[in-house]
Amino acid sequence: MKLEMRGLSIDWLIEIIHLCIERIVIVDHNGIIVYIDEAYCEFIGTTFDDAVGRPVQEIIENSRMQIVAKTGEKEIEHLQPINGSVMIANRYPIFIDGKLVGAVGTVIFPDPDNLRHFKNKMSNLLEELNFYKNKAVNELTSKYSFDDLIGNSQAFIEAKALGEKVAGNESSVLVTGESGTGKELFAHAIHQNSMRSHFPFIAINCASIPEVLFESELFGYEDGAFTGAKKGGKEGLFKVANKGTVFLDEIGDMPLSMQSKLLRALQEKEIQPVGGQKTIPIDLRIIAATNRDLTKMVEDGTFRQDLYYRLNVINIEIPPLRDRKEDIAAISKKLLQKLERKFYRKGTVLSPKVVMRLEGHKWPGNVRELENVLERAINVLDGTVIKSEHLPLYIRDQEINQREEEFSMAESTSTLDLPAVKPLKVTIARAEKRAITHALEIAGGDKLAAAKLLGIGKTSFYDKCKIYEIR
Ligand SMILES: Nc1ncnc2c1ncn2[C@@H]1O[C@H](COP(=O)(O)OP(=O)(O)OP(=O)(O)O)[C@@H](O)[C@H]1O
Repeated sequence: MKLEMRGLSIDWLIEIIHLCIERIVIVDHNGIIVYIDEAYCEFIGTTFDDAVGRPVQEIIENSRMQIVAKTGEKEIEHLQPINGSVMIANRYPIFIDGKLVGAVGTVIFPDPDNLRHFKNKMSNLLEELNFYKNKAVNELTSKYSFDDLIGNSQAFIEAKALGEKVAGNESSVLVTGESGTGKELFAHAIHQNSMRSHFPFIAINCASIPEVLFESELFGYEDGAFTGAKKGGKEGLFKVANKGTVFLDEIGDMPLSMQSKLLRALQEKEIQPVGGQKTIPIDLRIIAATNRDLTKMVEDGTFRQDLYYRLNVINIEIPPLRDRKEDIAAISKKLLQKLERKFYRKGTVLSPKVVMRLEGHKWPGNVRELENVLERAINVLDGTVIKSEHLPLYIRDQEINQREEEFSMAESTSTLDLPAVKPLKVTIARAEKRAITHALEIAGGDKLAAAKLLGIGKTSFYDKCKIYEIR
């Protein structure tokens, strides 16, 4: 027996529809509107009389009611943008006596204040979600491949070929070279060319983690491991990187106490979070990098020999930029492309004289220094051609500096030709500038190490670099 709503007038049905929070539209088998409630009409800026009898897609933005009325397939919780708001739509086919006769659709249509509030909340959450999504992707994946490593000099080609050759195996790699030569770039490319490329790549700068935090950062900690520890504990970076690659940058700065713990973790292939009893198995490939002389550190007893051997299975030595001047033009071109994207420019080129000057510089800070020089140039540039005047003084003045160096060499070897007396301030400033440049060269561009060599503090060192335009 068919169920009927005996005695229920159409007014009752319409009132019931009005009481529902959802707004309703009904179409026939051809997608022609046969009913739409008043609040829905108000929201889309139409009237009942205008809407009824017309194809639904002409009246309601992004409607799919005409499709459901034809396919008989229901669509649940679809997001439907209407009037700049995203509505949640449900669409059901209507079957009478087994025959598809049309469809009924509902959209959730809270009052405008609620809607606005809901929309703001959603967009804030979406923004936050995207931010963390991007951050996680950026932090956990390698960003560069071997194609991003520019250089045609023989020494660079050899380093790159070795990197490509060993990328596919599981051995540890030690990348050595002065600061700014591209060690991290190599580590990214090796990971990207390896079987582990679908797993995380985690870069850890050993120089920037305070000694007391090393173990908890790398291995994690259990709930209540120490005062101030996060409730519920924290996963260490080694666990996060599981099955992937860990890049230990500035490994020469890892404290001795931590070196033993690292060695144990690598040998046993497991870690023990701080304050925990159980061990966690880990499967990692280690790529380490340093600008320090690890063999000397081993001799001095500041770096563990056994750890050195474990890390230095394959050594890739990246030559300093001054030893591969033929790479400067090509690297500059690549860096300019990167900078053009950052500064919304196009077609920037170097004048031939600038190329000559860049090739004549010693680059104590290597490619990073070159990048800074080009960024400065692009910032002060009006047209598209980078000329000498766009270079920092210390590069422009290299000929003067060279002459000065020759002069002071002559000064120290000849006692006969006495140099002209200059104001003491000028002489002291020149000597200071020369001492800083020299220290930077000795320290391979590492400013902290250079400051240490000179016996001055970091801040004072940076101040002086600014004064003398040393990058
Ligand atoms: N061969 C290259 N081609 C293109 N860009 C390069 C090249 N080498 C280095 N760079 C760029 O120079 C900058 C410094 O590189 P990177 O950080 O890899 O050097 P690093 O040797 O790891 O430095 P540090 O020892 O100070 O950590 C980066 O912006 C990198 O993209």
